[in-house]
Amino acid sequence: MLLHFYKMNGAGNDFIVIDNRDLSNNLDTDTIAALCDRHRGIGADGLLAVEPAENGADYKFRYYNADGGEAEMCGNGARCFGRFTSHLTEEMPEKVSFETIAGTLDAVMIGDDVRIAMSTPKDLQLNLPISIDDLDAKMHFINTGVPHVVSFVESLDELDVFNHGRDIRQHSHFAPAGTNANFAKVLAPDHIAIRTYERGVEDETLACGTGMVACALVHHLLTGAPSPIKVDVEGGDTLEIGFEKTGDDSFTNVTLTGPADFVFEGEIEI
Ligand SMILES: N[C@H](CCC[C@H](N)C(=O)O)C(=O)O
Repeated sequence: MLLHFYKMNGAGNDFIVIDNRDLSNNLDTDTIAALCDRHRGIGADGLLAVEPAENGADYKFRYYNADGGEAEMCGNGARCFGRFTSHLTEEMPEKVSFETIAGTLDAVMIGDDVRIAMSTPKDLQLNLPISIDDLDAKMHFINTGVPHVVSFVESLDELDVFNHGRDIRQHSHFAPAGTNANFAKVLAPDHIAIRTYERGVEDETLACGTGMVACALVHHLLTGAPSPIKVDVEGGDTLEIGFEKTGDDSFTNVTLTGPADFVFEGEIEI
């Protein structure tokens, strides 16, 4: 069977996108993992499928990590989805809504960028009671649609993101779901840089949207930095996180704004 797909990326976090509104593509875990394989398949950090909405939004958005497992949400993937909807309708919609496991979200096109309204962050825990070998930094936890650990460090360049990230991702404290692991450095009061080890990719990615949001919100909680906060990612882009406070450690109107680009379109035998 021939599968028609689009290849997109959001700040270097790359995705296979399929229009599954007719629900004709029932891809299993192994098939998704094979499609995401960078040597034997198309190659991507994940796959996103557009499906019919079930609860009144414009579409349903399903996200699968490179290992084929379904995740609750994907920030960069949601921005690519927003851009992709231009292919689904004649004109580029100003705003599009889509259902995810993490909730119903909106995407708004802003010139070359796409802004998504994130789900309400939850399960915040500063200063976790755990540590990992050779990482001299406090760890904090927040769920920004998917689980994230955030550690602020003095230098990102020399950091062993793969090994520290894997140790955190696999730590028993987060079992059985696991977590993504982010390392951040403060560049200025309203500007941080981050690197992310992603659950389900099991490696560092060039950008992680929900991870950027997690790092920006923890940065606010630790320093009082006001919205918006700029975030530099490993792939070289700078994205913007907006938010409003509704209490000591609760947020609303959390947004992620940045690039979302088509790369190519193709067909592959599955
Ligand atoms: N790997 C993540 C999902 C994708 C998140 C990331 N690609 C983003 O842009 O938010 C997880 O399993 O929680």
